[in-house]
Amino acid sequence: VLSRREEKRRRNLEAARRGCSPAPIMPRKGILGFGRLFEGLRATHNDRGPQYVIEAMDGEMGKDVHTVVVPIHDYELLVSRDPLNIQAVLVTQAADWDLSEHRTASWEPMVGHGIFTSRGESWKHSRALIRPQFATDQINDFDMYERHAQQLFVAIDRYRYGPENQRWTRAFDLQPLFYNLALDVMTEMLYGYSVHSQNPSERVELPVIAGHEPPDRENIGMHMDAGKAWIETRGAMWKYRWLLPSLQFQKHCAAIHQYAGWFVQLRLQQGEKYLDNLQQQGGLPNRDRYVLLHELAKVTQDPLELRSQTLNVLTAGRDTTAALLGWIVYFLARHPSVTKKLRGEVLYLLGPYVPGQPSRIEFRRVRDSMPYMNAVINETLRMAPVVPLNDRISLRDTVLPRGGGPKRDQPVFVPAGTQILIPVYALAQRPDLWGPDADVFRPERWTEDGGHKAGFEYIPFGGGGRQCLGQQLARLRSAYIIIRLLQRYDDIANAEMPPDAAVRFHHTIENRSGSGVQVRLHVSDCGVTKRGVASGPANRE
Ligand code: HEM
Repeated sequence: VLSRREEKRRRNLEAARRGCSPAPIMPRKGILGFGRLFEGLRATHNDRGPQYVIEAMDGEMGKDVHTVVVPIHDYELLVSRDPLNIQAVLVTQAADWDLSEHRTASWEPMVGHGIFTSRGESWKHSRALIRPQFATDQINDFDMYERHAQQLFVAIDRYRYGPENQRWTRAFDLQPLFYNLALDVMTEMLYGYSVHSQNPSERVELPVIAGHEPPDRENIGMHMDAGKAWIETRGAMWKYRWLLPSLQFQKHCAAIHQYAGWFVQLRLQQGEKYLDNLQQQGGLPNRDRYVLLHELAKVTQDPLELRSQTLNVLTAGRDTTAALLGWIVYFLARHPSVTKKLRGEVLYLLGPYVPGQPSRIEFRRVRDSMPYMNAVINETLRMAPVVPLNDRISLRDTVLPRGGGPKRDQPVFVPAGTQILIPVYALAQRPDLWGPDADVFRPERWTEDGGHKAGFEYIPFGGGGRQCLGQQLARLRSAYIIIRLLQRYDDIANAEMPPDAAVRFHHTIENRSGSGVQVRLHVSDCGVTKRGVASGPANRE
């Protein structure tokens, strides 16, 4: 083991040998150098964590400094908003980097060891197990989305009052309904049984498993939200996370384990009959459904692995999709011309909403024939990335291609064990890469003049070997719901007070709007029958 001085000398020699120059260092701040940590925590608490990175870099170092060392107490954090460096970390030199241990340690008590939390060989095993599951078109189950879209409409209709033909909803927050929808869709996709948080009356009765308490469908969403909030704070505290008492966190984790473990138990007991039984109980309309747990159990029978892998995917896929949906409507409500144009594309391609009729939406049409829909999704993820901050840790001494020396164009030496913060939002807001209107929501930037060809300045789904497995699923799922919304509602009014309040990035792992998605929706002609406003199956009885 080298002394501090020896290690410093070794690093200097190694940097010189590799032709590197040091990156600029941000001035230390606060008592014992903890100032930056507290500033960051405060900014996150005030729903402006991603913006703080830009403010600190621009303000302290200058707009043309994109890679910087941030000293915090006794460690040095590296921050880079340089696409070339991010490409090195995620792709060209990915072997030198992995998830930081504090990230895996923060997550594992809740979701166990799986694709999202593991490193090295263990991650390769998880990826090999989970990836083929996403290769099948079956997971784009549009019938399932339609059922949940109808449940969403039922929930939205609760915000309408007055005469039977009242077209406008009152002002309400749409965001929680998207979180319900995403939880319902994900639990159905993963376990076959939706929790039906949107409309609990839709829940089917669960079979009895001797010696196992039934899962708490009522509160699973709450446990996941609360558990995630703990993880976010523990993650931000980094190696000082032990300072946070965690009895409450353990309770949420136990409830989540019990929930997922129950379905695993059921699948292991019922074997191949799982889907048949599920269909008979009314959980699924037919047995030809894709259920991740069922498919995984054909490959492994290890209950802990099944529980952990499904929880890993649930965590990765639920809130991210919900937040994206929320942000899309958030921006549509503030940009009526975009809404009009997008609705035009939807109606031109797919026609109006016809109550009780199938949606006619096809997977390929959404993917290939809706350029403006794709532009709106891209732009939403640029202006409000659902994962606005990511990180990695260097496994060995390595080099970043740029950022050192007086002109910031020299390679930078990175010693083993260095944590790098990847500020996804800051990368997507650089005016020199995106133009002077980088801070403006303008989907046209993705379509006009051949469209912006984004490189590593645009990484809402990560990049390289650990890129999001659910990217296509998330895009299609979101597009489906937005299509149905725009068919059924012809106007989305911003109901936030004041209407021009600053955007708030509420960052609990995923980034959702801190002020919710306050809107009023206007039911279109097609959503109205002679007898009143048509709604989902539950209201049609
Ligand atoms: C808007 C929606 C989504 C966004 C923005 C998003 C974003 C991301 C990002 C940034 C990563 C990489 C994390 C890293 O580099 O450490 C990731 C990984 C992952 N995502 Fe997503 N995701 C979304 C939806 C989904 C959905 C719907 C699923 C599955 C149903 C999913 C499954 C996964 C999985 C399994 C990984 C881990 C991949 C690995 O480590 O090998 N994601 N996602």
